[in-house]
Amino acid sequence: MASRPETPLLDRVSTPADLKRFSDSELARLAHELRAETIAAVSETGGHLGAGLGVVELTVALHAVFDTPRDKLIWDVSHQSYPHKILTGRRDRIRTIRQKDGLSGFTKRSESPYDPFGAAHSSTSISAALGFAVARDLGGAPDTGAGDAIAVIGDGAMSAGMAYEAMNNAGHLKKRLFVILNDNEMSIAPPTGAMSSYLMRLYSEAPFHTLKDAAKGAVSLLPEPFQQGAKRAKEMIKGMAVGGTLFEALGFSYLGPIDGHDLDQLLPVLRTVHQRATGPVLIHVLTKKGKGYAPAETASDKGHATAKFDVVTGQQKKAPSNAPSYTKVFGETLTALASDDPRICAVTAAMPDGTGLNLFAERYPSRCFDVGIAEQHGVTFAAGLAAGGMRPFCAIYSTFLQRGYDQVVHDVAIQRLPVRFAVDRAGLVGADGATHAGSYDIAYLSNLPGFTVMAAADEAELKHMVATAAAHDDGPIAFRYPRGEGEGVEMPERGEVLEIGRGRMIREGKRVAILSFGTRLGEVRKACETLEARGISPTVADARFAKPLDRDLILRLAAEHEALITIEEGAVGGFGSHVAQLLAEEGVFDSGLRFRSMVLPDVFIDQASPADMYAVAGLDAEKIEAKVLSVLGVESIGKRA
Ligand SMILES: Cc1ncc(C[n+]2csc(CCOP(=O)(O)OP(=O)(O)O)c2C)c(N)n1
Ligand SMILES: CC(=O)[C@@H](O)[C@H](O)COP(=O)(O)O
Ligand SMILES: [Mg+2]
Repeated sequence: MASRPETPLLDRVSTPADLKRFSDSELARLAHELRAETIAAVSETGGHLGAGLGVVELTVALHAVFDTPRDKLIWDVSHQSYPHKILTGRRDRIRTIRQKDGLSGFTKRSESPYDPFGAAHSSTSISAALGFAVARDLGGAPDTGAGDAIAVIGDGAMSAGMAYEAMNNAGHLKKRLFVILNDNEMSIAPPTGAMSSYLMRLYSEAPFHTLKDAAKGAVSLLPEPFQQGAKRAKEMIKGMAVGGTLFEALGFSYLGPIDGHDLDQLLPVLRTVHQRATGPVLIHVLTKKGKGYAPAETASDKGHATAKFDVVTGQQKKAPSNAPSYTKVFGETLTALASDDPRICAVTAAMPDGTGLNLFAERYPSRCFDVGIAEQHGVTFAAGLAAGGMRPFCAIYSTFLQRGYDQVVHDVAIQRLPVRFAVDRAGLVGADGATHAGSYDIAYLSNLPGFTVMAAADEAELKHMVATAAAHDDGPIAFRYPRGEGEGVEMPERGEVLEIGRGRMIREGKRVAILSFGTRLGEVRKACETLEARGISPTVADARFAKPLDRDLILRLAAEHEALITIEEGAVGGFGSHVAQLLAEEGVFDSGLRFRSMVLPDVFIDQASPADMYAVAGLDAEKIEAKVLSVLGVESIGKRA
């Protein structure tokens, strides 16, 4: 008689408390099922795969040992949190991840009590965990009592200054706090930098401390083990590197390295430190990004992010496109320009492929610098390069440049240094949602004296703007462009150097002028087609520059039309605000011009397709048409007889 198939353990987990009832061998089986479920779910949705697969055992062990949500488990970046979401009551919605109205691809406080701190930008976890630890000790959560704070941070995220600022503070405060360093020797691309080499030395030489050393440092916080598996822990800890590490110098007890895929190592170590730690402890865990799924393990990015895929073959299902991506146009144009100009160099903060600088690095490795996840340093390093006579292009996503803003102001703008900022992922980016939206750069760059700020309306324009930036030695200059494919326009052989502060006319019309800054121009064109059918023919211009503004163009549009509408893929305070300021200063409003500025609304827009997000934002063709009709006092389509 055939034996009855066992009920999957995962089906018996509705909250992490259920893990407490499992034996260690059942936890190992659960990890196996959790990995399979993660792969199956991401194959249907796409998303971040490799990082989550690398922490499956760690996720199980942490939830088995600690008492979430009372204990605060904080995932750095949190792109690895899919297995955590599955175990914390969100399995039934995991196939909605990164979609409209679905689960976020990152941890999010409003989504679950098991997500005590939201993330998506890296290297914030230790600071946040320390905040929780201090709040606990100050009695900040009297109803839930004194929970632990645990930060799980990757080796890539550990390259950022913020992580060290936090450890410096934690070592000083000496609060009980756990940092799990999840070291998989990968960032999005292979990690760079001396810190990465240091971590590698810690385990390539392990065990480099003798039993005598083990009597000191971290092991001193461990008692004679008396619980399940602790004998093994003691044996293991004898072989670990303790004392003498950088982390110890910062005031942490250091334990490691341990195999992060072996629950027989993870569970006893976590149980022991959970039992006995009194101050900050760093546990160095070695894992493999993409673990347990061959197509991810063997991919160059270790399955960091993927489209939907076939589980059996690993083949990704991507929609074909003829238009080159903006990122590629940037990378190729810069690489071509660099062949004539040995002063052109490039800086990326751990995103060589995402920014297209991988193309540049292949051709000019000595002029391309991956500084790690270190946007602040990257900006000031570029400022130094510029001051030293080079022509640096600092290629950073709009959302990540936020982290280097003081450096943009203090090191670049005030000194009028000609750093060229390639601001990729401008505007709404889609599945990564609000944390990754490039909503603010127009505002935060255009308000800086002496800055030149451009936005490309299409990929040919981007090519011109890269050339313009290369030729621009008179102070800092930025050009922004969105994620994804271009408009499919014909590409010029070479980028042409644009006149600074000059826009271009797209079409001459009557009564209303639309002045577009960036890639909303495509939607403006669509709106015009529908408006033409109603007998309304707007004038359309592409501003190209938010700073300096094309005063002549703007004042002419204002003088020759009843109404002027600006549109941009950015928050209030950007292009439209600068145009309004100019019009006000020139007294144009006094003569009755009707002015409207279409910007992102004052809310954080959740993930969806970029088109859906722009619809929510009210910046699509339909809303442009409605805006034109309303400013002209014409009834909108919905009200047509
Ligand atoms: C401030 C910031 N810069 C860049 C990124 C883009 N980014 C997301 S994950 C990642 C790599 C993280 O590597 P690691 O911490 O080692 O985690 P792993 O993916 O290897 O698990 C990068 C560069 C980011 N999220 N935040
Ligand atoms: C987690 C993270 O910050 C990155 O992986 C990000 O999702 C990359 O975005 P792109 O896909 O736009 O490069
Ligand atoms: Mg890593």
